Amino acid sequence: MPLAVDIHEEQALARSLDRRLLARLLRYARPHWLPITVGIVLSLLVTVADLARPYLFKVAIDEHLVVAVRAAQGADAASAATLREHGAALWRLAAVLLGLSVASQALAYAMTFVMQRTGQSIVFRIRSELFRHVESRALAFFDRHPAGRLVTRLANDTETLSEMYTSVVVSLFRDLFVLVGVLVAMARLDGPLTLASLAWLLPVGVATWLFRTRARQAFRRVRVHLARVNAFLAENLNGMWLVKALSREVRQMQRFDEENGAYLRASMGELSVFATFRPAIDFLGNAAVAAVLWYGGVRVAGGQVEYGVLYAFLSYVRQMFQPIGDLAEKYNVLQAAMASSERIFQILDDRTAIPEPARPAPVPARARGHVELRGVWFAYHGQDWVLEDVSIEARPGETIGLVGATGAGKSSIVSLLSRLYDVQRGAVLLDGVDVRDVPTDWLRRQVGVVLQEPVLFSGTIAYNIGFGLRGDGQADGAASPDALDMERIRQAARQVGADAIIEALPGGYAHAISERGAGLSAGQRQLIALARAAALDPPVLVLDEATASVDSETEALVQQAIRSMAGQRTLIIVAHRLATVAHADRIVVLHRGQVREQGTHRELLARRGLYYTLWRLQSLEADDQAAPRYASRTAGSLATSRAAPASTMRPASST
Ligand SMILES: Nc1ncnc2c1ncn2[C@@H]1O[C@H](COP(=O)(O)OP(=O)(O)OP(=O)(O)O)[C@@H](O)[C@H]1O
Repeated sequence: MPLAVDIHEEQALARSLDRRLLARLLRYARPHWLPITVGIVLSLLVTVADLARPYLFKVAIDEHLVVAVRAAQGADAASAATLREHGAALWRLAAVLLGLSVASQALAYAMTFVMQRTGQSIVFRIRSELFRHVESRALAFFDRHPAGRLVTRLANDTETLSEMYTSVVVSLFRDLFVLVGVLVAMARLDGPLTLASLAWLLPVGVATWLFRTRARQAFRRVRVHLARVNAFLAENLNGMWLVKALSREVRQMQRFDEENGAYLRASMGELSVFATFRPAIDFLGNAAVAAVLWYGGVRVAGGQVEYGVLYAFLSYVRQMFQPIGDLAEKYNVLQAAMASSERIFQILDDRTAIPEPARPAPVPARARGHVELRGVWFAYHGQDWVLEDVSIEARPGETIGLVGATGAGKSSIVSLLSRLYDVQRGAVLLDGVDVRDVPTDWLRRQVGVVLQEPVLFSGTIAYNIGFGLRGDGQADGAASPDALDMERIRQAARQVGADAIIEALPGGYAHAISERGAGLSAGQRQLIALARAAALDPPVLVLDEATASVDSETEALVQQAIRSMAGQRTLIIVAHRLATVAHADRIVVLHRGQVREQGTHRELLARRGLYYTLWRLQSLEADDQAAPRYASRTAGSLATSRAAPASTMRPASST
């Protein structure tokens, strides 16, 4: 993961509350309008119950307690009757208060449940949409978004959103109702005391504004430094081999300490912003209570308001400051959610896809396997041509070898054959039909690909071999292909000579392999990948450096497996090592995105061109070393070949 890119991304994205984003997030809530309405009504009821309590206290004090106290001072029969009457009324009020409290708790539970459930459902939908979107993108999308970043989007960022929906949105309405309700209740009780209470909202506003500005900066700093730490970790863990090989452990440790220290300082900065806000608001809240107590006391003494009103005001001021004090935490969650949603939407807005044909050409169940690249020009970016006017043909049943130095464009051709990318000029044809005119899933079933680093999933060997077969779609994605598939799996393994090796593993075909096939040798992984291709039995099979990372003994097995598959299907073999493709019906020599030579092994040797030079170099290496590999010397050899006579440089179409 490139350090600079991630930090740049964080800097660009760690921005504050954005109305546009918020509106888009709320759009996801639209289908859930019913439970949300229920939640809002419940929160309104909870607020009414909460606001009723101080008012009931006011009634108890002013209409019963004060009168009862006065009655208690008298000694006549009327006083005793009044005392009894008010005593009974106080009992009733106490019962109502208790009932209200129970109702308020029950309603609050129902409200939290409904809103949390809705929040989780919304995030569930976003996560599903994200995965479906990612899965249906073209390969170019994955060039731009590395796997690690996508995992973070799917796991962490959606989790942050979930927190926003469940903790912020849930309490948002309640807080709003409380503030409005308190205001209305206070205004109805006493105007001057209401103004005395509201005056404190001015310093609260200033404190909140200051907090917002400082919190935004602190938040941005934390995100940037966290991104640096993450990027540093990812780079170093991926490149641990190099760190150790060059004994850079101490230096890297120091660099990590620097990054980690900067992150700690940024976090402490953020902490201090948050740690000062709550006490500041609490202080202002207490000051407001004190002011109301003093001013209310003056008004009570002057006979302008009753005791109960003052008591109710003290409660309302406390209730008013409660949501304001919680603001900091909510703001933090909201900030994180904005950053996360921006990144999620960035992924959702990247719509790079391989378009399906509007009117697909009719296709047979199985192609004949006639593959052709006709005048193909291809670039991953703009005009940086990776392939220039490349023409290659493979007739059904032929074996074609593709050779050339690193970066010559061999793997790019492999990607074009199964239409993982689209060409800019020219065409890739299967059985004479442009691959852009046939359904993509049909095309991909016709063209099997085995890569140098085979892709294996966690599961059993049988599951991995039968991955493309019917049975693999079983609900749990687990390793239990049905009997029919199992027979095909065994047959495929026998065909590529992997049967004995698989049976030797504990559990045989049921042997569980961990992620990416860790625990298996490179050769074993390669044989499983070959067996998977054999099980699917595609009319075109492409092997991209399938024997490059296996030992000589396994290579012999793999070569045998490849030979067993030749003839019955079109085989395209990409290889660095020329001996691997010497038996091919035709060998295509690529150089810098162009076809330089084409012909059989004998024809190409007789030409004394680029292929001949490479062959000689590899033969020399084979003589020199036990394990002949020419890759390390390829660049040099091709530099030499660039000075070769013009006759060897003719494009493919003319050979
Ligand atoms: N996903 C990609 N995005 C951008 N450029 C790419 C991408 N993949 C390959 N390239 C570039 O395209 C050129 C051809 O690469 P390609 O992988 O096709 O060569 P190759 O002959 O298969 O090399 P190797 O033998 O090393 O696998 C190279 O210059 C490479 O940097």
